[in-house]
Amino acid sequence: MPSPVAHFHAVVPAGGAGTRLWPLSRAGAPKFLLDLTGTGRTLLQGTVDRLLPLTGPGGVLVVTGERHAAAVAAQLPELGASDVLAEPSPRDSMAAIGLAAAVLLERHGEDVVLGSFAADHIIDGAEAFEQTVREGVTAARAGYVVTVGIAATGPSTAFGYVRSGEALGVEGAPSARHAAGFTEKPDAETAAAYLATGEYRWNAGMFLVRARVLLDHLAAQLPPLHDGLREIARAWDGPERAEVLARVWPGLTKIAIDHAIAEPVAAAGGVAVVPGDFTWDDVGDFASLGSLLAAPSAADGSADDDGSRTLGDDTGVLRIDTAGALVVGGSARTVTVIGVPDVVVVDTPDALLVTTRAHAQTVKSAVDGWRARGREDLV
Ligand SMILES: Nc1nc2c(ncn2[C@@H]2O[C@H](COP(=O)(O)OP(=O)(O)O[C@H]3O[C@H](CO)[C@@H](O)[C@H](O)[C@@H]3O)[C@@H](O)[C@H]2O)c(=O)[nH]1
Repeated sequence: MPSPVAHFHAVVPAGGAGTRLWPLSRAGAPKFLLDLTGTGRTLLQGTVDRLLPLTGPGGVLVVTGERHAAAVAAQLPELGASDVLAEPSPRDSMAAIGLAAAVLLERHGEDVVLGSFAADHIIDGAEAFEQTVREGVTAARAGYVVTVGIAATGPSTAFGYVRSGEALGVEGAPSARHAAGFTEKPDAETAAAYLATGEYRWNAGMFLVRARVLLDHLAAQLPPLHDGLREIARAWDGPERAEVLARVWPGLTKIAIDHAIAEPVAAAGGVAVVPGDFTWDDVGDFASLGSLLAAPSAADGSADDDGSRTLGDDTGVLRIDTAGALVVGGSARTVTVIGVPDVVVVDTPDALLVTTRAHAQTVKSAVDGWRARGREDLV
């Protein structure tokens, strides 16, 4: 068991809907509340399991929508009531993480270093993760906004790209480098050009920074958002929280932390990057989910792995000659797939999805399509 990192608090913004995983993921049951690995732990639980040993008890703060706060608390009985911050409405990741930073500053003072970690990622390699966090916190103490860089395996347009520059030279953080640039979700051509240089890594969506430093950057970049969050944080643990939230929250600027802080601060030389040499996946769609699921064991008689997978209880799923297929059973009926390679079949009690791995990114348009037909009950 690793020893906790002094003054380190983890923040878990849990707000994304995960529309590319519809109909598994719904507005009422977003991706982070689901067990997508078949391990019996949801993505949110896995995230907190990974962080608590590094922060120690009471060191993890989850920021989520009011609608999901009760489910989050129920999944995480190890957290205290004040460790779940409920937002009245989604205002994007800067408001969520900024609120946590401001509340941590009020509660614990100037020494707090926060690490923000998405609620819906899969990470394998606890030791490498711990090493990255320790180095990241050390670099953050020196005043940097620290990102974690993942070795890019393709020109994805779903991620931010961070360019590694000179070594940072901070004692205790030997692998930290200056970020010579940060670009949030470049277009395909730019992403390919970045990849070709060999100097860029994907931004893992993790930020380590002193709470005070983050808020000072926010004050410089977006003063109204900073002031609103500070006002809310001052009232958070007192009797005026509801009144201040109702008055201030709806007017907060809706912006991602990547645009609000990472891009401008990197341009000014204030961002560092530590490599994340652990297995990382943001489980963005069914293609990546299919690739993540473990091969069936030889004991199942499936030693010849054809890349096809079943998620969850496979007693009701029969796959025959379906190389590369992903089948998710979940309703009372059985599912049989024969002779359709690379197909994705997701069966739930009220919605059935049939698509292909190649169309995995397009699944989010199903949510738009059903919504346009007035079927809010399905999304
Ligand atoms: N509480 C709360 N959380 C939110 C909100 N909006 C987003 N989040 C949370 O903030 C994190 C990142 O937000 P996303 O909107 O999912 O970001 P992304 O498109 O995946 O991009 C980010 O992550 C990539 C890695 O997965 C990065 O590569 C990219 O640069 C960026 O940081 C996730 O944990 C998400 O749940 C919100 O309104 N409220």
